[in-house]
Amino acid sequence: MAEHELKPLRVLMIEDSVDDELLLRRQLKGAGYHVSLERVCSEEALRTFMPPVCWDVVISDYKIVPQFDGMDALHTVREFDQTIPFFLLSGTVGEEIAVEAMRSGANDYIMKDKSARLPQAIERELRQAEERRARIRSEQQMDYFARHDMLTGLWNRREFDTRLECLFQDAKDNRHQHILMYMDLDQFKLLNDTVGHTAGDALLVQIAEVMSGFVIKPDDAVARLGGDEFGVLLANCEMDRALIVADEIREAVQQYRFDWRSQIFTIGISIGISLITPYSKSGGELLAEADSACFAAKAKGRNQVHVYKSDDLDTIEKKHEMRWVLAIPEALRSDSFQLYYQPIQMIGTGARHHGEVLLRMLDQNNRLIFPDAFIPAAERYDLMPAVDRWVITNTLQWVKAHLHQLHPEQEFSINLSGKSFLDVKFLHFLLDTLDAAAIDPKHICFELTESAAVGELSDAIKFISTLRDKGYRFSLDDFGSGMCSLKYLRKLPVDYLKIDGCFVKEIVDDAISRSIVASVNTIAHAMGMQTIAEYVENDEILAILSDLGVDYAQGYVVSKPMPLSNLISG
Ligand SMILES: Nc1nc2c(ncn2[C@@H]2O[C@H](COP(=O)(O)OP(=O)(O)OP(=O)(O)O)[C@@H](O)[C@H]2O)c(=O)[nH]1
Repeated sequence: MAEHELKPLRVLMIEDSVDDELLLRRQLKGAGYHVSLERVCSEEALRTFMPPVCWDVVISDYKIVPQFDGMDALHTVREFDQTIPFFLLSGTVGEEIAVEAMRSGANDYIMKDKSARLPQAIERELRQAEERRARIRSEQQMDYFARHDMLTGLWNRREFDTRLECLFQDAKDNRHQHILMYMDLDQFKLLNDTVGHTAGDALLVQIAEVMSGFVIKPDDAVARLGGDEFGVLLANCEMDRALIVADEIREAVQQYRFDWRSQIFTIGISIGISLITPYSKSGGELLAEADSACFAAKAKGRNQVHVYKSDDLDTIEKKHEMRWVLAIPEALRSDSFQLYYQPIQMIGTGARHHGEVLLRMLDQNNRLIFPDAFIPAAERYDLMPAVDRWVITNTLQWVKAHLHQLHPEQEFSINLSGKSFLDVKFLHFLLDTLDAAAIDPKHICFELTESAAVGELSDAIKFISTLRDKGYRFSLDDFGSGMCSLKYLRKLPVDYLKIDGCFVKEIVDDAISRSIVASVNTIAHAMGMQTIAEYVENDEILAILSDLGVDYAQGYVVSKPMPLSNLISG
């Protein structure tokens, strides 16, 4: 066989006999191998030849020197490498040792007088070793994926929870004290929305690097907990040091200059800290504390560090919110929401064929809960689209079932949250549900808040136009609360303008409120919209609205909200 046709084979031989080495070299060459071989005959030498040197196979004699035999060699090799094929090649040992060697991790045992079968065994074991290595590589890769965040390379939420659990347990068992930090970038959405998701991703990666610089001890950890949220664990750390580290992280993030296509951006970070002590209740509770503290840091104006305190008012509010986060999906599942209806009166004629659909929740004791209790939490935790879907589905079902009992011009206003109408999937859902209900569009109006519509003007216009083309009407809610929106108003193709109740309420005593209502009314009419005044609480307000020429009134003087079903029974 020509030299270049030989297969390379790196052999580490553990053998005291030079003759046996020559024999092996000859035999392997005869079997088609180009052999690079190193022979050692002591544990010390063996250790120096194990990694970082790479071998394909280890072939060991059994009786090497009195104080070092084949079994010792096997154990030493396995200390370094679990997968390399190890052969015991000996003329002296019996079956018992052979079995023990195989049990201890040898791949084969070959008698010297039967060494002709060695090349075949090497071939087989090389193949199997490669398979073992590939399996280990893929297991390691899976393990990496399971424990790391793919974008930043930091630990992921799952690994963070595991490590937090270990520190929690350690605090309990050994009365140690550790630190948990929960961090959330400030106004990250703004960067995402203005420069794009790819820029947002790049910033997250770079901020992750900045944070990694602060986590240096082996038991410390930094993780990306999701979105723009990060967690840090500092083992055996006092609060004084934690405050210093947290402020250094905050400062480093704030000082960081993010360069995206030659534009420079800066970002802040809000940090909540909680102390892991022997008295902590659970990892989950600690995380909720740190999250609450982070929320409190945001509430204090962002780019702040806040330490969790159990009597922290902001935190308690947040906890309160967290209750709703569980209660809302449960209410959706168990149909514990109820539809209410508040009539809107045409001021000129007194007709009441228009009204707003409102939402109430029934708690476990059948007490009625008003939306201002749960809507802020639903908005913050992305539950509004689900709530909106429930309202739409149930309102349309009810209207379809009772339309024959209603006034021919009856109109229902359904509220839509900003999160919903900006979601393309939601528009598809809405169109499908409206098609399926097949209700004459003149009966349905959708209410959007001024701030949501102006905040995402072009998406809002697209959404409104799609539905208006089909005949559905639109109402702009809370108009006036933003006041910056007058210049956008002409771009929004809506049918009704609801004048913010805070001006309407004051209309009797406050001349400025009265002139704001008058101006909004005039502008709306000039744009071909009709006006609805909210919070019309008494006849005096109603009379002034009538003088000003406002078209509709909604409020206690007209009617309090009532169950939707009262519309046909009452
Ligand atoms: N680029 C990028 N954005 C993400 C990723 N995951 C979540 N987001 C976005 O991150 C933003 C998180 O925003 P929030 O934390 O809710 O709000 P914020 O703008 O940071 O405002 P505050 O937290 O109140 O200061 C949202 O716009 C998400 O869509 C991601 O993997 N990459």
